[in-house]
Amino acid sequence: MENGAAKPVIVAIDGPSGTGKSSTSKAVAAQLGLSYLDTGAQYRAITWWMVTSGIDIEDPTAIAAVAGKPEIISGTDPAGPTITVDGTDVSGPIRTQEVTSKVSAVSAVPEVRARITELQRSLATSAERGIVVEGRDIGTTVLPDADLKIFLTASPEARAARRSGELKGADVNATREALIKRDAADSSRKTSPLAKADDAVEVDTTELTLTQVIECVVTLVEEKRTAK
Ligand SMILES: Nc1ncnc2c1ncn2[C@@H]1O[C@H](COP(=O)(O)OP(=O)(O)O)[C@@H](O)[C@H]1O
Ligand SMILES: Nc1ccn([C@H]2C[C@H](O)[C@@H](COP(=O)(O)OP(=O)(O)O)O2)c(=O)n1
Repeated sequence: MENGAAKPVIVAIDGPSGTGKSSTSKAVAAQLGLSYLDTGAQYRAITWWMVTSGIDIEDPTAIAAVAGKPEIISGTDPAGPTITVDGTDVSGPIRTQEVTSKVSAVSAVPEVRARITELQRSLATSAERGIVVEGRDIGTTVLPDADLKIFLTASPEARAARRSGELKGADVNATREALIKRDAADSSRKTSPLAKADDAVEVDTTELTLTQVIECVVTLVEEKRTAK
């Protein structure tokens, strides 16, 4: 950059589950000195709160009525992202099967999305050097003016193999079916569904290593920064 500090750069990374959004976003943010936000963790956190508060997940009106109650705070350091609900560290509990199976229903409720979207925009605006934000609707809805939008894809087989590797030997077929079901729910909801923005760069990661995906995204960010 010619004149002093670089302008903040906003990067949106969207895509279905298991395409590499979290791993890629964290690494790109760390390499480029940017903040990092996992918006899926925020939807998981509000889902965890609904479950532990005894809210009926099948009842969107009940969910909407309390969507403003929990205080959700995300720490955006890519070297150690954090998430708390009313002061409790929920980084472990938000990854349980129970939360995973209920998060699509909770995140489809418009009042939940409005609440979480506001938090996301506020974090993006306050990131001094810029931020990598990953999710499902970042390029289309949350940050439509992002400097760079990436849409990651991969075959259901590759995504299931990656996820069952993480879940230590979980059945690949069952994992694949669960992923497909969640993607279908996330893509078909009325309010800001999982979708590729028209101006997003699509990267199919099926045959790429994580290192290759990271290099590809870092190069695209650097090109945008130079052009700014
Ligand atoms: N290109 C890749 N090749 C192989 N494994 C990958 C690749 N990208 C990510 N992974 C692995 O797949 C799993 C899911 O990745 P993650 O970044 O959590 O995906 P997402 O955030 O899209 O759900 C992780 O264990 C990660 O290390
Ligand atoms: N921007 C976002 C991010 C996630 N969600 C919802 C839909 C997803 O199924 C869940 C969980 O997202 P998360 O990124 O943690 O899921 P995976 O790690 O890919 O399994 O949250 C959303 O509706 N909008």
